[in-house]
Amino acid sequence: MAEPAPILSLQDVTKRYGAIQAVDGVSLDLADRSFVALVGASGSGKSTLLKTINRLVEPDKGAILLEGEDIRRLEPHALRRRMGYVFQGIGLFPHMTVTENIAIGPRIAGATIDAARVGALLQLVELDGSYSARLPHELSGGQRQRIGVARALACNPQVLLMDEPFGALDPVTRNALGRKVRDLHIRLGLTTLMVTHDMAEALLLADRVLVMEQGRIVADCTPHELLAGDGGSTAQALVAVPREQARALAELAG
Ligand SMILES: Nc1ncnc2c1ncn2[C@@H]1O[C@H](COP(=O)(O)OP(=O)(O)OP(=O)(O)O)[C@@H](O)[C@H]1O
Repeated sequence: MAEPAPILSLQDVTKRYGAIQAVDGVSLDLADRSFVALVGASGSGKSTLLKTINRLVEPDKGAILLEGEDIRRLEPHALRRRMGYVFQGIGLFPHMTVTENIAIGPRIAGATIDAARVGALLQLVELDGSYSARLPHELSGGQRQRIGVARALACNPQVLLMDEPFGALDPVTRNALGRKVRDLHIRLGLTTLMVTHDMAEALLLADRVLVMEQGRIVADCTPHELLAGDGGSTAQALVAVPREQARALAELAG
C-alpha cells in the first residue's frame, strides 16, 4: 500500500545569517499525527528551522508544503490558524487577561470565541474557569505555559509547533506538562513538532527524533532505534546523557 501523503513536507529548506548557515538544505516529511522531537546542540539551527514552518523566518531557498500546498501561497492568518505554536520568548501578552490571550488567534483571523470555548480550552490544559480573568503575572510559570498551549489550540490547528515549551519549568511540572501535551496530541489528532534540549524528554514523548547539527538533520530515528545505538555519533552522544543518569540512579538505589 502507498504511504499516506505527509501533512508537512520540507524541501531543501535553507537559511543563512551572514556567514552563519543556520539551516542547510533540510528535506523532511512529517506524517499526519506524528509526534516529532527536534534535538541538537545550541546553535544547530532547531529554532530557525521551526520558525520557517510558520513563516516567522523566511528561508533563502527551498519550499514548505502543508498538505501539498506551498505555505507561501496561504494567507498568513490562514496558515496560523492551521498551525498553533508555543515558542519560548513569544509569551503571553502581559496586559491581556487569560481569556483575551487565548482568544487572540481567532480574533486576528476574524472569528470570535465565546466563554464556553475558553472554558473548554482551559479544561484541556487542566485549569478551571476561575483563571480566565487573570493577567499573566498572576500565574505561575507552569500555568502560563498551559495558557500558551491553550492559546495555540484555540484555532483547532492541525499542526502544533513547540520550541522548548517547558524549558523554564521545574522538573515535576515539566514532566506533567509534557505528558499532558502528549495526551492532547493524541486526543486532538495533532501533528506535533517539538524542539527540546532534553533527549530524555524527546525519547519519552516523541515517536520520531530528529537530531540537528550545523543546520543539517544528522539522525532521524525512533526512540527505540536511538536506544538500540542507532543514529550515529552525535545522536548517541545525546542519548548517553539520560542513559548515564539512569545508570547512576540505578546504582545509587543499589
Ligand atoms: N536573527 C538572527 N540573526 C543572526 N543570526 C541568527 C539569527 N537567528 C539565529 N541565528 C544564528 O543561527 C544559528 C542557529 O540558531 P538557532 O536559534 O536556530 O539554533 P538552535 O539550535 O535553536 O539553538 P538553541 O538550542 O540555543 O536555541 C546560530 O548560530 C544563531 O546564532
